[in-house]
Amino acid sequence: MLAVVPPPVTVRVPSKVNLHLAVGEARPDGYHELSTVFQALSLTDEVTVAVADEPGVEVIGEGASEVPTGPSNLAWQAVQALAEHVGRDHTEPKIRVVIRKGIPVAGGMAGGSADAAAVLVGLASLWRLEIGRDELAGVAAKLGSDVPFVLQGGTAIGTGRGEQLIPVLTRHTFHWVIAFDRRGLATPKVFEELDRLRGDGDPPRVGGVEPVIEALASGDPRQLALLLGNDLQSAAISLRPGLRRTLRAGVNAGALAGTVSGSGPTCAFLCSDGESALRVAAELAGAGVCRTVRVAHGPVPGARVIGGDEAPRPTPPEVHA
Ligand SMILES: C[C@](O)(CO)[C@H](O)COP(=O)(O)OP(=O)(O)OC[C@H]1O[C@@H](n2ccc(N)nc2=O)[C@H](O)[C@@H]1O
Ligand SMILES: Nc1ncnc2c1ncn2[C@@H]1O[C@H](COP(=O)(O)OP(=O)(O)OP(=O)(O)O)[C@@H](O)[C@H]1O
Repeated sequence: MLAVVPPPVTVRVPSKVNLHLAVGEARPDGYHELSTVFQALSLTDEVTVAVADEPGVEVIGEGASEVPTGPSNLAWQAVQALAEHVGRDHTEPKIRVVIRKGIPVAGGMAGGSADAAAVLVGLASLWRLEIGRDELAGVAAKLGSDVPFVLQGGTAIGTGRGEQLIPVLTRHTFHWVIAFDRRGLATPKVFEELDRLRGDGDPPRVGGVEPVIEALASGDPRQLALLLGNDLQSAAISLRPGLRRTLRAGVNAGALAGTVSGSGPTCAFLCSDGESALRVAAELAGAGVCRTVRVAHGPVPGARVIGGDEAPRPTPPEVHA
């Protein structure tokens, strides 16, 4: 009897920016207690999972040469984690994962996490699993602190190590300019640097999360701009002092405010509207402070299968510095 080979499944998955990121003390397990507000952005990766003769991971697009294709790829770890969770052998039939990267690698925008979340959604469809989003979120949390959020998308408050989510419903779209740095930063190094800075002194700490939620509800980007804050920013700047210049350049170019995204070094600039974002992007691209500039908007949905008529799309508008 001929086995029916299911068609490949492609998933689009967002990046994230932390509108607010309060970092608590280090826990005995090495993680830090967080209180954060995530927003999913339209800067996306697209991940295809397929049954294939040759198993493994292939990476193309933005920063592809810096991404491992072996067992350390978070997308491959997601294949193994889901197979184990549902008691299935992923080596028969074999699985191939193709990642088209649009999210900067090691940029603080949850790029690897996004690919892992996309694999969970893609394989659940390819394998026709009866598995709910909550169950997938449990598998996601084991893969990394940011994986549950990019699976869910939208806007959400994150607590614990970032994996416990409460959705925040917003009717408004916010417009962003994203500046990619020339090299990435390793997330654990940035948390270590914050611990070091806190041991030596008292780097600035963000306030409470409530005003941020109110600003989101108002839909006023000016109100939100005043409240963007990230405890990891001083650590990222300490490791990459040039980020100070990038943040200044974005505001000089007309952004309402800028923040280092998560552990950096990517900087995200909030703009008053889509047209302003295009103007800021063009000016920032000419300032010579970063590698690439893109525009994005949020919130957008989490990882989701894209249908045949919604074929993989070209990367979003880009302006090279
Ligand atoms: C900086 C953020 O992007 C903010 O959303 C996340 O906290 C990082 O999430 P992530 O990249 O998914 O991080 P994980 O893969 O879970 O952890 C990588 C490393 O970052 C550090 N880490 C991460 C999350 C957290 N709450 N505390 C930490 O100290 C730990 O050294 C950990 O070993
Ligand atoms: N699928 C993947 N895409 C990108 N990087 C990956 C992937 N799998 C493993 N990695 C490794 O993980 C490291 C961190 O990459 P990633 O793009 O996830 O960082 P990040 O966006 O800063 O993460 P976060 O914002 O969640 O802290 C990279 O240096 C790379 O070696």
